[in-house]
Amino acid sequence: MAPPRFETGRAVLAVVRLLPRISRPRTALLVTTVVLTAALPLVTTVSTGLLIGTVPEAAADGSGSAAADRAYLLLAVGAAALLAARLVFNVHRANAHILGRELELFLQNRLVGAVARPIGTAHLEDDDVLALLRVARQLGADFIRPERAVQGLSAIAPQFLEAAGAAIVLSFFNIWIGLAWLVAWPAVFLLMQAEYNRVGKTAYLRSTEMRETEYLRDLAITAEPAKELRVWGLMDWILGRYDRQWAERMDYSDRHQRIRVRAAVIVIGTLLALTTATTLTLVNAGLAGLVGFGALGVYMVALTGMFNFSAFDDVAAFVAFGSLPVPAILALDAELTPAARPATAALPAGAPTEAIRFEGVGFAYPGAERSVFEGLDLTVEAGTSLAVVGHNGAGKTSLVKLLSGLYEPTSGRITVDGVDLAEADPAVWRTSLSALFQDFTRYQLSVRDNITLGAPHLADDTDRIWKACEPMGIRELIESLPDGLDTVLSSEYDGGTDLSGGQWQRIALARALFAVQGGAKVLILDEPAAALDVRAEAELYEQFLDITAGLTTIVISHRFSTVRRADRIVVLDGGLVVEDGAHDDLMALGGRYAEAFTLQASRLAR
Ligand SMILES: Nc1ncnc2c1ncn2[C@@H]1O[C@H](COP(=O)(O)OP(=O)(O)OP(=O)(O)O)[C@@H](O)[C@H]1O
Repeated sequence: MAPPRFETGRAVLAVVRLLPRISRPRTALLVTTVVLTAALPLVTTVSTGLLIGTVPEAAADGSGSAAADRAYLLLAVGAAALLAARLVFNVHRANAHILGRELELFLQNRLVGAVARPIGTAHLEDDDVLALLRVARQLGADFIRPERAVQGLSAIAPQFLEAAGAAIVLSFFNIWIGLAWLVAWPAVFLLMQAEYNRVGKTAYLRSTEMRETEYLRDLAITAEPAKELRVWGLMDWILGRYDRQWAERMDYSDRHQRIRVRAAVIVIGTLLALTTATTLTLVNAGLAGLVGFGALGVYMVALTGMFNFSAFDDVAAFVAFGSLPVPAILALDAELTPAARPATAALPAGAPTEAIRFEGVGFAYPGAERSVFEGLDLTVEAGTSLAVVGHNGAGKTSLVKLLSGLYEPTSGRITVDGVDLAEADPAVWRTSLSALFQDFTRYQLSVRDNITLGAPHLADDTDRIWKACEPMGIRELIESLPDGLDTVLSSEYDGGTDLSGGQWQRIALARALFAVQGGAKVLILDEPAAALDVRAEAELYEQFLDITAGLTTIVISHRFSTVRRADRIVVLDGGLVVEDGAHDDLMALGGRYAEAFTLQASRLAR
């Protein structure tokens, strides 16, 4: 994707335009303090200049003279403006700080809200979305802080106004010199912002590679991979590769992550030329008697004040860096809209009470050339247990992803009690579902959270938590933990602990059961207990079938001792159901199921 034109300007403008949306009063206060912060030093500058011009006359006329009174008045005005500037500056800085922090919170919420908005997860595989996410994800990292962009802008804006004021003062001396300064500063600022933008982007575009390097370091100092690294003697390999990658990245940074000489020459050259021209013209005019002593003082102070503005320091750099992710976040917010279809059909209460039907369902993953399903027909009777089997890649997980609404069929439809899921409210359907996938999440949260995330509205109901734990055989385990249900499941926390693979699975299964207590009517288990031994898995599934009697359950498993207990079993192959029936029927059929079952059973027997 080519970068949009005037990318830097757009990013900074996006920050500025967001401010009134965050808080109108704070933005109004910021604008006021910007003007005051700029104007008050100017008042001091002008009164000081005039004071210098008045002093010889006041000294000659003596105290009590009109010139002396004027000198005292100018002194008082200058001092008052100086004091006021100090006070205003503090208010200005504190306000900018709060506004910046609120902007960052606003952007974080927008980002998370935008990514969570689409019904499924297909957008997380979309190249354009991923490109924006790569930029947006930098939000808050290191120097990519919009908060600092606001602080930078609030520091730069009064300086710029001050410089503009000084340029206007100089234009009374020479209109062209005044105009030249008025144009030069914004031009220099924009040029430098474009440079900082490029440097910042170079840094974050390389951040993926930097993450790789850091990942290598983390491998060496993290507990999880410690076993393999030691057993295979990989420490030296890791360190060697880390050193090499680090040197490459630093070499790249040295070459690309700095201001280009051309830009520096243009900026320094312009400012040097302009300063020299202004000074020489002023000196010549002074020597020729064209400008009075006092006016000369004012112009010289104005010229000095011009350099209170700087377009090339850390503050200016942070404006560019901090603004970088803002357009990407706003673009994600605009692009990631929920599927633009309102729910046109309502699922009956307690659905499914009749059946879930896949009717001629076709499906391909976004961007994938091959379809997973082409015309899949399958009926799951409500209140029964179904097991789905098939070789690796047959489409078992894809089937449950479609049923969970994580993806939508590319053709055909899925109905629940006759209602097309594409027409129903996805949020309502999701409350009827409890699904546990093979790559379930191990939340580094308390045991209580890990279980109640299945139905967060029941999080305080400890009795129900135990009810979900007991069939999974984990009550004793949890009670033996340092803080019981409140123990954090991560050894990275004080008093926290990690669990074995099988224990984690039991916790995840308890979460699925807890969702059933929260009202889920369909329970989907995708290889729910692969980390358990065969007997434990079969026993667990048996328990599940008892507890979930009357609900619709769909289980995917490669273990036939588990599968055989389901009311009905379907064998998937090539995106189609190739065998369908109860265990005894399929064994009698003598097809693939019977063959695979017999093979597994004979192995187990051996
Ligand atoms: N996110 C994805 N993007 C593209 N293709 C995918 C994606 N997920 C799965 N596939 C492909 O879809 C096909 C079906 O995968 P699926 O995960 O449904 O198989 P499965 O039967 O559950 O396999 P397993 O028994 O190994 O878990 C496979 O060819 C797989 O490579």
